[in-house]
Amino acid sequence: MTISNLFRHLYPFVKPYRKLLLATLFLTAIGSLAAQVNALILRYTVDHVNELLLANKTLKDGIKLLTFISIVLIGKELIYSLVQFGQKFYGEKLRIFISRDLSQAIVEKILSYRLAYYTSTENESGKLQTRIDLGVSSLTRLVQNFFIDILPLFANSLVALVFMFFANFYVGLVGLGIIPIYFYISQLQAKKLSGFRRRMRTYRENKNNGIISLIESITVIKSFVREPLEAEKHKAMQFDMTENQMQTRQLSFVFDSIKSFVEQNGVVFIIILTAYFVLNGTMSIGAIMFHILLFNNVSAPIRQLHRIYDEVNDALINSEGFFDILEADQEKEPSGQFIPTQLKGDFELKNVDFFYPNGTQALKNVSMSIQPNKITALVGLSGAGKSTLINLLDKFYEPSSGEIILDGVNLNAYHTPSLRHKIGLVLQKNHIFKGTIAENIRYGNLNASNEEVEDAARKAYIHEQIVQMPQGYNSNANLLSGGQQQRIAIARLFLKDPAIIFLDEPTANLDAIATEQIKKSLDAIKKDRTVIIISHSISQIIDADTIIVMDNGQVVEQGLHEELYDKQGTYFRIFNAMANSLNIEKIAKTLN
Ligand SMILES: Nc1ncnc2c1ncn2[C@@H]1O[C@H](COP(=O)(O)OP(=O)(O)OP(=O)(O)O)[C@@H](O)[C@H]1O
Repeated sequence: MTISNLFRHLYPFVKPYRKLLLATLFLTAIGSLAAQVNALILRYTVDHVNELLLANKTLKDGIKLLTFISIVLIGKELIYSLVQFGQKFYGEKLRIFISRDLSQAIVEKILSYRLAYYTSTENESGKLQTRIDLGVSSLTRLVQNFFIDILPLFANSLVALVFMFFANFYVGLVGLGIIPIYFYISQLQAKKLSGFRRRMRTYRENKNNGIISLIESITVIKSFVREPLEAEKHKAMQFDMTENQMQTRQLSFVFDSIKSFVEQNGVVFIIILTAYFVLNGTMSIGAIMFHILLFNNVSAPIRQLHRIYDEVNDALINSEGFFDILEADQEKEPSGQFIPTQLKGDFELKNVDFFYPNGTQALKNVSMSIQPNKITALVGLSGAGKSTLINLLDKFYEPSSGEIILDGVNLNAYHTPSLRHKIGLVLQKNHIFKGTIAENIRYGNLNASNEEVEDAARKAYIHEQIVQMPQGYNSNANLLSGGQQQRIAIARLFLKDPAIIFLDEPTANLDAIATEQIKKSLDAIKKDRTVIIISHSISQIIDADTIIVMDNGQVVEQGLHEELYDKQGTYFRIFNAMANSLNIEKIAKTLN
């Protein structure tokens, strides 16, 4: 990313605050003029005191001069303080507003991206979070520094340079001459450092991601006593990071010394040049102080140049990752225009192939029909492609080739949010949001009354357990057990009341009694709806109107339980294995 590119990307965020910007620029102009007053007054003072001394005047004669100088300096300081306050306040206001807008914009943007965006290894949660945090902080720092530091300093520098040229052409040339040398060195420094900084960003992303994954996997780590291994992995990364940091600092110190040397040479030049002009009578003695102060005004921002380069460079590098996320319009969830008034759930898949973004082919030439208002069970061994199929039917992913037709209309033509409003999805492990139980159930229908929430909980057989908790429906939902959380997800489904239901092993986490209860409530909700259920539970499979058997991404059998069993193919093998694992003989004996 180049600087002009950065400003182009940032402009839409600054645009709403144009007035604030103009006010800051106006104050900057006044501030930079006021900043030169000290140099002018110093020359005036030295020259006039010198005159008084030469004329053998007493202190009494100098009182008028001193009063005048004091009034001017105090007056200038007063104006300067007000200007600085205004500049800092407006600059800060701009920073806070832009930071808020950037953060809000990126959240709204990532919410609009398709699922594949989140499942890509490039965008693991820790990495995304670091890129967003670093992007927002360095961009807002840039905006703030630009208006509080960079702009006023450079305006001062420019005005001081003009004053230097007015004072003497050669003195002006020295002031001007230092600028390109400094720019060149700072640019070289920035260029050399950019590789280190980029690597630093990757280290930070990996570190954040590593810590998040450590916390998520803590139970497994502890149960296998892998703490030393994990600590060692972290240490290796930490050492690489330190090495990179040390090299960055070393390089910075070398460049800082070079720049300091150049600047001091400039001061020496100014002193020698002005002393020469004073001695040959072209300038008054006050000019020495005057020129040194002006040169100081020119070189002060240049002294900060490497810092400013660093900030800009940080912003350039970090904003790359940030704007990549913000402007990944190709990742936007695809949506058509068709808004269905009612859905039946008549799915027709024609030669569907599907590859995940990492290249894994999960579905191979799948063709099938799913009958509306019927229950279809998807059966197959682990990795057969069952969940992938549901992902495609819910439009989380698009087929790589082939077509999916729903109620006679290509799924791609559907308006995605409207379609999802009519589809309910219960997964094996459902997400519970931070918040109360009531809030989590109400996620299914934000307008549901308390009675409706309770009714849904009753249907999901969780109401009794909720009311027994000390804070009832206001209890923290994260405290619920896995099986209870599953029933919260089913209660959400009751509130949503969708026409089509996808159930991906909905009872996998439940105990036998809960499974039995949920089965009853699922039976109730299944009525007159299209239901697709993935299950490893015999009872749920044989209850289905149609069974579709998948193997290695392909549909291998389809039909009724008895038909499929008689075929003695894949279904027969899976069913027998399931039945054997139940140890039916012993169960039958016990029940007898
Ligand atoms: N996000 C993903 N990225 C890449 N490959 C994936 C992704 N999700 C699943 N796969 C792969 O796609 C194939 C099908 O997986 P899928 O989850 O659809 O199987 P499944 O039949 O639902 O299995 P299970 O019964 O174990 O849930 C597997 O080989 C799996 O490794």
